[in-house]
Amino acid sequence: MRVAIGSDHAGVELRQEVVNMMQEMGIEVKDAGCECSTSVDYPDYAIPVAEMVANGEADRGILICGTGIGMSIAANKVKGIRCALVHDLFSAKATRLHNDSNVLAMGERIIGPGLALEIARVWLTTEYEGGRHSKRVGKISDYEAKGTK
Ligand SMILES: O=C(CO)[C@H](O)[C@H](O)[C@H](O)COP(=O)(O)O
Repeated sequence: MRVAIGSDHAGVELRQEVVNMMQEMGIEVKDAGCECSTSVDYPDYAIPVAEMVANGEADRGILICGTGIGMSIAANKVKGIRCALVHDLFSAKATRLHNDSNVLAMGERIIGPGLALEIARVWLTTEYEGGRHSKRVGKISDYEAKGTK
């Protein structure tokens, strides 16, 4: 699996821990930064990572900022992206099983690294269930395909 990852300045430390864990899991990591000790803007990292997933350069994406909210809002603007903001293990599993989420967002200012790493691990290793969920995910894709005015 190839996973693109990005963070703003508020997510740098957790990003590094997630990168280390993914490398230990044998995952190919595409790290989009930031390389920052100063303040940066989360859309500058969310959109490139989401685009890498949308265009097939990466199979999944992980985005980290202070809350994960800004990252998830920005990533979900990219066509084909289903970004889930997750801070608990139940949702980490459910969003893969039910939503086929292809980007995970987390907030370094919300949860500690122990839980965050476990969330990432569960999210990375849970397969989409399909079945009844395909119709629902399909309705989102259909709406997106129509374009917005
Ligand atoms: O976008 C966010 C909130 O939705 C992120 O948490 C950012 O990391 C946060 O806004 C950055 O805040 P800062 O005060 O500029 O460090």
